[in-house]
Amino acid sequence: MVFGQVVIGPPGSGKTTYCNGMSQFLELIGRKVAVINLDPANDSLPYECAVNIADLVKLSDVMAEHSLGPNGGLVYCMDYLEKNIDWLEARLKPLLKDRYLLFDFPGQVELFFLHSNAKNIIMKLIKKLNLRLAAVHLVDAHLCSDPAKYVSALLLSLSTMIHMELPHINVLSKIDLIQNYGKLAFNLDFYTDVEDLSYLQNSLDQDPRLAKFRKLTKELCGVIEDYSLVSFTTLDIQDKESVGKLVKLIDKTNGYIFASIEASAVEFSKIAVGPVDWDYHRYPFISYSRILLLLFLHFVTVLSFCRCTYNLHVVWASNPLSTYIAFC
Ligand SMILES: Nc1nc2c(ncn2[C@@H]2O[C@H](COP(=O)(O)OP(=O)(O)OP(=O)(O)O)[C@@H](O)[C@H]2O)c(=O)[nH]1
Repeated sequence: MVFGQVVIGPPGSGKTTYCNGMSQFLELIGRKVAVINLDPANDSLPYECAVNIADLVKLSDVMAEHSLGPNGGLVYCMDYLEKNIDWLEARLKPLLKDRYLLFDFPGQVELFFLHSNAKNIIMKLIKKLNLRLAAVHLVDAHLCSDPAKYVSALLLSLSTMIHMELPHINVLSKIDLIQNYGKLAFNLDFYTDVEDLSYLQNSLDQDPRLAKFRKLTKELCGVIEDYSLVSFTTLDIQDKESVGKLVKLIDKTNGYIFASIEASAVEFSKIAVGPVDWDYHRYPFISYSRILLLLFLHFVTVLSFCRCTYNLHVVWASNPLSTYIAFC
């Protein structure tokens, strides 16, 4: 069995940087990795790719030859790749012996929730080459700084999950930059766990520009909550702990951790339901004022306990029976 990741997400969400960082990390932990560039708009690649779609079709040629814009050109390229899937299969076959595959896809989001070419390509590869792939959907974390943008990120993630029908992980990328966009309205957990969107609606209601969309936003939030499928993990690609945490999650999602286990279903389920790692990126979002408040409450509790013990001791000496009854 061959394992890997399908890296998708809107333009600029960090897919190419992710493939570069992830391949370096996986190689450091001893896996042989092959990065497959399926983005015909990727001119300069930071990683060494094992297969490059540019050897089959170039976006600039397609745009010039068929008088298409970049979006139409990309749809054409995916269509062309689907029709020439044998070309891709032939190049992937030598890698199947020992490689972990990272597929770098284009950023045009309509390819992953509207058109079927990209999905067909992935499904054909999975079937023919017996691949175990997980979709890693990157969304720029700065979208959390604006409630309306966050709702659209949720909708995009949900539509992509439903359309792609792959084991799926949504990632808030560039989490190291989120503080540059000002203080978030809620703790980071709120945005990653997607638990109660009514708070978000309240926040949206404060904005007079969005007043006329109130009902629409409410309905959209209702759809997201009804499906109850979307949640996020966080990523700073430059931080090895953050990448390591994500690798563990992906290994569970695409089944990599089960590959070397020859055991009963009980052993498999033990690993599958194992503890989720602490998302340490959330830690800095516990504000200092809360820490001070907690310390103060702790101090007051200890003080009251000492006083109570001292008073009990004094009263006990004068009237042990009534003290015992009061204590009980
Ligand atoms: N600070 C920070 N910057 C990041 C991170 N990931 C990506 N970037 C930056 O984000 C920018 C866009 O990254 P790309 O990897 O080109 O994004 P992409 O999704 O491949 O973009 P397209 O190919 O246009 O779809 C680059 O300047 C990266 O250096 C991250 O985790 N932290």
